[in-house]
Amino acid sequence: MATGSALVTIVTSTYSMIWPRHWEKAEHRVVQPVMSPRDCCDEHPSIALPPPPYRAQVTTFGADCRLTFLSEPWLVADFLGVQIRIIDRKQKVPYDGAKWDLLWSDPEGVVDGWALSPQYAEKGLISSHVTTLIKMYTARKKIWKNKGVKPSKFEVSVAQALFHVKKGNQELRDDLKDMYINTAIGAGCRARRRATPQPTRHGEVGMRRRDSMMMKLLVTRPIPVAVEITGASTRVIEVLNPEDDYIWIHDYHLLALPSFLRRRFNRLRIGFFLHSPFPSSELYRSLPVRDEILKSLLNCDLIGFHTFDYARHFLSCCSRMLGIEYQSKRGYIGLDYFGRTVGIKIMPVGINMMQLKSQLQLPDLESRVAELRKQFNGKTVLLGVDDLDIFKGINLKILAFEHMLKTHPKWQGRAVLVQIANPRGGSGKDVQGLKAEIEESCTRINEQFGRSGYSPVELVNRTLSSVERMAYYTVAECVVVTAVRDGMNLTPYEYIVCRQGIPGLDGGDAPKRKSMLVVSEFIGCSPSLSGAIRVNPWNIDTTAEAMNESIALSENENQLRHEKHYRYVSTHDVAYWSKSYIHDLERSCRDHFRRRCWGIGLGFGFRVVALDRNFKKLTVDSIVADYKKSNSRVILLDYDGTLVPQTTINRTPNETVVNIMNALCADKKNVVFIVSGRGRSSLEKWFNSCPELGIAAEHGYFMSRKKQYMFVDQFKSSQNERLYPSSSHVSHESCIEAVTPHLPWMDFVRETVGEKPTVNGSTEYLPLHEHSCVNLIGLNLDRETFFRLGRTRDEQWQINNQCSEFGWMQMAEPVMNLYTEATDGSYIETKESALVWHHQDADPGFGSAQAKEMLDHLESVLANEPVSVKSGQHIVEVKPQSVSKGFVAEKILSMLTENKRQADFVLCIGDDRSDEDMFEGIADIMRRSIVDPQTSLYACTVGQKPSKAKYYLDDTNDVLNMLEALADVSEEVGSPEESEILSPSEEA
Ligand SMILES: O=P(O)(O)OC[C@H]1O[C@H](O[C@H]2O[C@H](CO)[C@@H](O)[C@H](O)[C@H]2O)[C@H](O)[C@@H](O)[C@@H]1O
Repeated sequence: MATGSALVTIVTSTYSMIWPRHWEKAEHRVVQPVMSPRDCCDEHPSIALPPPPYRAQVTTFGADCRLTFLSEPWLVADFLGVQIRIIDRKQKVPYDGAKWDLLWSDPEGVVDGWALSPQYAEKGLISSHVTTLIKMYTARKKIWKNKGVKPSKFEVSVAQALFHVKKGNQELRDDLKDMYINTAIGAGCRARRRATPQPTRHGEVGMRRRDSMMMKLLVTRPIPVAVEITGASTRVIEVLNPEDDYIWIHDYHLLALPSFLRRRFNRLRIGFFLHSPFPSSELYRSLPVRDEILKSLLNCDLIGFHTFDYARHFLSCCSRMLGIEYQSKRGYIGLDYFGRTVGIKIMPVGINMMQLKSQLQLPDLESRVAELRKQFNGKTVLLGVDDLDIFKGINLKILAFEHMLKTHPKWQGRAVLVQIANPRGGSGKDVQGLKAEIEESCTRINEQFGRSGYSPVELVNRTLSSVERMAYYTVAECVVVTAVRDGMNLTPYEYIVCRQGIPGLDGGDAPKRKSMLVVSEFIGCSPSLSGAIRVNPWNIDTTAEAMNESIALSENENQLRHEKHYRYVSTHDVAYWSKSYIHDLERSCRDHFRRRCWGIGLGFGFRVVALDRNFKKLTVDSIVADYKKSNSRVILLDYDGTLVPQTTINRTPNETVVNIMNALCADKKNVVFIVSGRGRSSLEKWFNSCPELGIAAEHGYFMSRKKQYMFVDQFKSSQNERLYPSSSHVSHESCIEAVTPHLPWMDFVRETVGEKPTVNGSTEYLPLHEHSCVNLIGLNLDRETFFRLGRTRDEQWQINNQCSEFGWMQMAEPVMNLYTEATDGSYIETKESALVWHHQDADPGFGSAQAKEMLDHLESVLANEPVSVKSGQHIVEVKPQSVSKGFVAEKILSMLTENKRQADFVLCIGDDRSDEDMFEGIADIMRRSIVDPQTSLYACTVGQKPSKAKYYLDDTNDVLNMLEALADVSEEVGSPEESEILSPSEEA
């Protein structure tokens, strides 16, 4: 393949695979436009297919494309004229009920046949699949007995996994009995009962029915994945060229395929398009395999949906169930998933214009149109074209039509509803019931409103050829779609194109074209048809009104709406759709080979962690070696998510953290700082027992080098006071060391307590060096005295004095108040230099949606203020522009350099976006040579995710282990020259 070529493998299990026709726009090769595969097979049964496998080499968009189809063999007919490689999905489960992954075959093909799924069998998760599979097998057995039909090889392998077949009986295997029999069959029956719409009286369309339909959608739709996928993945894997290929998977049957493929080929470029609706999180979350399906989809690079609603449901499921939030970057929505950005594409599929146009030229069409015109002469035809399926809302449409005839009697004798009910939807009990219901409605209406030569409802209960279908479209004044749920539904698009006809074929002046649509708001094409009358099909009255309005519309309005729709449908055809999708898929995968990928996790939990080539895990050995070699070290540590996990409620540092801090601070080669967004009071309180620790609070608005005791002042003011040790003695931790340059104070201590403090470990403390450390432990000072002797950190906070203007707070606070009132569980944290809106305790989806909205709102309100508005871990924060963790890093390192103590070892660790400023700041400092280029620089993020840091550690445990290793090799007390790096005077 040429460099830069696009290799597209398209995998589908059900669709009539019309997509490849978009290759007809190929630059160097034209794919013969042919009829739909179904029509091909129906109308040209003599087409002989060459034996598979077929190689595909189509040049399109200026690139070589290899198309790999996972589909039915008859689809090959569609691509005569192109060499394609086709993968036959052999093991199709021959029933249409619910299926879970009770049975599982090894996707890697190492183990033959089918087995019980260890994952769900072990967890004891059950559903109706056991019942259904048992029914399936027993039914087959009966047929076999009665008619001599043998079960297929697949059915036998199913049976082997479930029954003691080899022993010659149908008994369910013993190990399954206990696990499933009592629970599964009960649950299965309940699920099926719930799933079956209860018969309703005419016109009574209540929530019960709707709910049950929704349940059915959930119970039946995503389920076959597990069973069907196995054969599919094996075959796809066989033919893939993972380095070159793009793979585009279609629809819910193959929802699990991305995980299988990702596991096999970590770097494969995978796209997925869901042609069905994605349920709302409220419904979706009741699926036992909800996380697995989400994770499988997240193993793709681009996930496509027809409408924003479906995408929104998916995104909200990711947020609620996996805690993954999406971001919008320059109009593209993406989810960061372990270092990979999973793109979201929202675009409804289009129709195949070329194919439809060629069909409109078929000779039979004209005569069929003439026949229909004659049949419906003088009548206004409303048309419905649907599969006979409970989701298509056919009876709702008929009931609405009946209502229209009643409420607008002018249409009696004039309006006809032609309902084509294509029996493709299956032949189960549901469909039988539906058929009976529809027929009953039609008979009733025809009896009530019909007369000689006029049947108000024409029910066409058979599959039509494409010519017949187009003839009906041509004569219909209006198409009515009242599906209660449908992924896309291309009927309105086909209708519009048919009503437009073929220019030139009409002869003479082409008449002004007209078409009118009444469409359900629950179908995927609805948002794109702005000229249609949109209805809630459950509301019979409004649907009836919409039907009336559509056929009573003025000619001019009708024409204008048609033109608008035709413009859209003809430009947004399947070619446009697939081209746009592939373009986005290429863009989403741009960085694939620049990344190093690691696969982690089992089963559907498998995911790939994609990291920059230079991004590595920080190894303790290497950092310890560099640490030991160095003489001037800077250690900058974020707090939340770095030293304490984000998941804990009590964020106080534990003893380990405090000990590590003290051990690191004890080494006088070290300057150690906590660099946090938190306020100074909590940090000071938490690290009260770490007097040597530097603290940069509120992202560096406040900085304090360490808890110093300026004893001389205290001495002067308190030398005449007597100090009495009391029973409440200074705790060990609060009294570790005090640094003093002041000899008089030592005398004061000695006089006061009658004991000699140790200085630099020795009781021989005179003459005191100005950097001496005085050990107060054992001096029996009471708490009051101790604090009176020293000055607390409070008095030593340096303030970032570039920001003195806080008028913006008055502007930001009311905005935050609005959102707080409207978002239950949220609250505002008022810091000294910043305002933070927290939504961790709000509803996850609503909270993050409100946060995005607030971010925009604040950015516009504060556009001219010297502030930055940033989002973080469940927060939106407004803080002064000049304050950032990057600024803290720069300040500390520059100060060391100015003091001729240039750092030769820098470690900075952080987990969130504000820490990225620190990593960026450090990189900038290196570029500007503020630090020696030979400096050992360890910028480290917590968690494997895209970062400006070069290293990562997995979690806070890893961070503490590593810091502990550094603490272990630290020296307790350094030489006097090494001890003071940032002197108070320099700090001032
Ligand atoms: O810079 P960091 O040390 O990572 O601190 C950042 C923010 O920490 C605090 O918020 C975080 O903890 C809250 C619970 O205590 C939690 O609700 C929130 O979601 C976390 O982001 C702090 O309240 C913020 O002001 C800091 O900016």
